[in-house]
Amino acid sequence: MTKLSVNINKIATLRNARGGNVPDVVKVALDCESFGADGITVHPRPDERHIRHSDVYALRPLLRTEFNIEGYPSPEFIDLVLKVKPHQVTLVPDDPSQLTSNSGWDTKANLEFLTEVLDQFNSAGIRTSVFVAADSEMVEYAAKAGADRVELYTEPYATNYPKNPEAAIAPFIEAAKTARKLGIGLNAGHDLSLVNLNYFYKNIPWVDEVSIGHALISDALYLGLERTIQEYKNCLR
Ligand SMILES: CC(=O)[C@@H](O)[C@H](O)COP(=O)(O)O
Ligand SMILES: NCC(=O)COP(=O)(O)O
Repeated sequence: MTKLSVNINKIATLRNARGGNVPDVVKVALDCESFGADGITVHPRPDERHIRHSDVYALRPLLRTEFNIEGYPSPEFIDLVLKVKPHQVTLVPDDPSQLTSNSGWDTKANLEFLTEVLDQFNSAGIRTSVFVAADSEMVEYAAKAGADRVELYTEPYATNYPKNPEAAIAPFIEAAKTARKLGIGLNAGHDLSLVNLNYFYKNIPWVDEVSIGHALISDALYLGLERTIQEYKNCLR
């Protein structure tokens, strides 16, 4: 079964626009779980422009499904994750000023750094995932660094899918096969949507988890959150 982890960054963006607590990020996360989400993802960025450290602490004891925290492993991020102990941490190579994630790690060039960071999380019993492009060599070096899983950065797939689905998915199938051969888990995310998710799943049914935020929250404006989550779950069948 492929799990759907709902990324709630955009809920926090909306809340922060007015300074109060509307919408309530914790309530939305719990409702996502009630509506069928298998997990909740957050990506606390250094400027706290959406998810704040206080949100991460508030969510942890209340969530009933898998909690995934994504981010660049700065000392502050590492400290947060080790204190909160989510089910999974996903390392993303974003610099602080970045608008959104736009690449995976160069796991070969960063092998030593990633090995040291992953070791801390692995020792704390937190499942680890490393955000990588659909490139078998990057998957191999993520495994060498000690990652339990890789998360394939799917923005190029999402961009190319409307023009040529077969060509768009091809490098992802290769990278996914490499992960399977190495015996590590497989996640995927970024710009997955109701348009492109089912084709991704049908071609790579062994994907363990997809994390989806931007498109899912946008769809919820039209369909409502409950129906939207059900529609995304239907794409994973
Ligand atoms: C790693 C990844 O692809 C997502 O976390 C994505 O970057 C969402 O972050 P924003 O919501 O800040 O764009
Ligand atoms: N890891 C990807 C994620 O959490 C959500 O990315 P997006 O759906 O907001 O592009």
